[in-house]
Amino acid sequence: MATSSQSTAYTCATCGQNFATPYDLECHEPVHSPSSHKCNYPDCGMAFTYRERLEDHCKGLGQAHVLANVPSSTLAEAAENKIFVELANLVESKNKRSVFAVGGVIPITSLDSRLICETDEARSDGHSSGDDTIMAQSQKPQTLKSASTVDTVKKQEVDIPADVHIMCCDPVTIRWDTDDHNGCKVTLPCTDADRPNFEQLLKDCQPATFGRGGQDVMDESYRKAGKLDVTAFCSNFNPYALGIIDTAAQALTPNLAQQTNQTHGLRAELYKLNVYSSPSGRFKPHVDTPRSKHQVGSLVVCLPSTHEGGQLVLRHQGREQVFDWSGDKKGRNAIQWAAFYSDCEHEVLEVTSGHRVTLTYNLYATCWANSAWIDAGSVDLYQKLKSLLEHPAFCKKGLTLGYHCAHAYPHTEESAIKTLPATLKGVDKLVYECFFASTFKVTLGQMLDLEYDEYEDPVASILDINTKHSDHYTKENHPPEGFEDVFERIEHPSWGTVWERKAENRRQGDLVVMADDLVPLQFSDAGMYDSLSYREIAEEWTGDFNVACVKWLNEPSHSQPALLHGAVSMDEIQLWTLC
Ligand SMILES: O=C(O)CCC(=O)C(=O)O
Ligand SMILES: [Fe+2]
Repeated sequence: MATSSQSTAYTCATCGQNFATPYDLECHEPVHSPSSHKCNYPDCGMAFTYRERLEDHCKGLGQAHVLANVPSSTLAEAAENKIFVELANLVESKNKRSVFAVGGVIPITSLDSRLICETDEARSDGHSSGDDTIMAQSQKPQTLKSASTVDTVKKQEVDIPADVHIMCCDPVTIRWDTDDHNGCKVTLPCTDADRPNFEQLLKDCQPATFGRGGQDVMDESYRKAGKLDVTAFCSNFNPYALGIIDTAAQALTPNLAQQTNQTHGLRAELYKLNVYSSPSGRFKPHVDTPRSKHQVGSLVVCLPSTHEGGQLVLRHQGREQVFDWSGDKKGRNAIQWAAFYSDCEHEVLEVTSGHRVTLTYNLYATCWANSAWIDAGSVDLYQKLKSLLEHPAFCKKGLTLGYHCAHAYPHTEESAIKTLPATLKGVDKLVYECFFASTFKVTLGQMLDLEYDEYEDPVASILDINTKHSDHYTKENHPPEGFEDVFERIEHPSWGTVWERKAENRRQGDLVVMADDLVPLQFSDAGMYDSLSYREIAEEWTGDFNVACVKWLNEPSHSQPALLHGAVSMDEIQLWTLC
């Protein structure tokens, strides 16, 4: 081990031995303590021999862990950082519990008492269990229970008190025409007498297509199903009358911020009738192609028809929710439905017997919905934000707090930009509205993620502040005169001389290029003939950008091309945006 007499010596806290570089000290420390880098995240305390391992550990566990280990040079900084950790934890826990799908079961009225909607008759059939509190009429919707679990939503037998109003549905009649014959009709659940009509419906369905690369394609290895287009059939089924759209709206478009003076709701538009039949009826994992810029979700209504298999599996950020509508008991006498955000991956597992008949609807965000605001004060994220804002240690120097949206949006498409924030989904809407209701100035913006060399900081170079903002410099990339005091010279065992920014001068947060607003996809040939300039590129992308130091509360999960750079040169660069 090299010892050093330099003034910038690194001293071992245990034995007092000095080292020329922090790297030498790090190699020496395990002699005394095999695990010298402890994670500061509350109740974690895991120890690592090397700092890099600690960093890997934090990255694996999320932003709150990363923030908990940001070096703080003063007590005030440490107190403030503790608040960031709390906030990041809260956002993460909201995200883990956020609803991305909701569903329910509605019993069918008996064939001889065809009443639409409500009946005073108490029933013990056709009711499902769910963990959430959202209720509409007598439907109890099914929402997600916990993170990282496969939550198969199974109907449970529940004793309904005799005086409860039960939402029931009339048997569902489908009428359709074909080129060969007009006026076909079948009613589900299907009686023996109606069976031939049901068989006719199966025959009259066309093979279902799906969207791939902007085109409608037919590929039975990916999707094997029959369909009737909305123009080819009609039905007495009305999801509004049964409260399904109300329930879906409560779960998927909650309204919180009175300050925006706008409530948002959902509108459903019938799209297709589909039949997935055994053997091998299925739809492999996909996300739905949005049918309009306002589309936020899809609704699938499973009509009473007995089948096995065909579970609808939904996935969002590592969580999975399964809607299982199979089985004779459930399938024969009930309407079963699921509404979900259409950016969530989903699939229909193979149908192993019978026919799974569904009506699918597109769900669109509406403005000025006839629904009430939730009082911001009753939402724990808002309460926490408020108390953090009032905390004396918080935000002394001013800051930009960043939140990466958990759902995907077509946010670089000109017409879709106008639909935000109305089309924000789930936890994104909650976070937006809580910040809006607090004293933060909230903007929806994009960030350009610039690919760059390890020792070059393109973001900083946009502002010509290279020397102030890079954390590391190589020997060749010596900080220019006047900025040496911000850095310290380090002899790295393998890299040689490097300059590292002193802890107290390290920037807090990520320095990023941000648009002041949402920006449509741009094409640029900036720097095509000259040497590439990041500033030129960012200016082509959006005239109004700023370079901000952002303290992120979570990690990004989506990216979308925001700028296509046409310069063909050695310096060609790909730019992506993260929302
Ligand atoms: O039938 C289902 O459960 C889902 C169908 C679906 O994913 C679609 O039509 O895009
Ligand atoms: Fe789909």
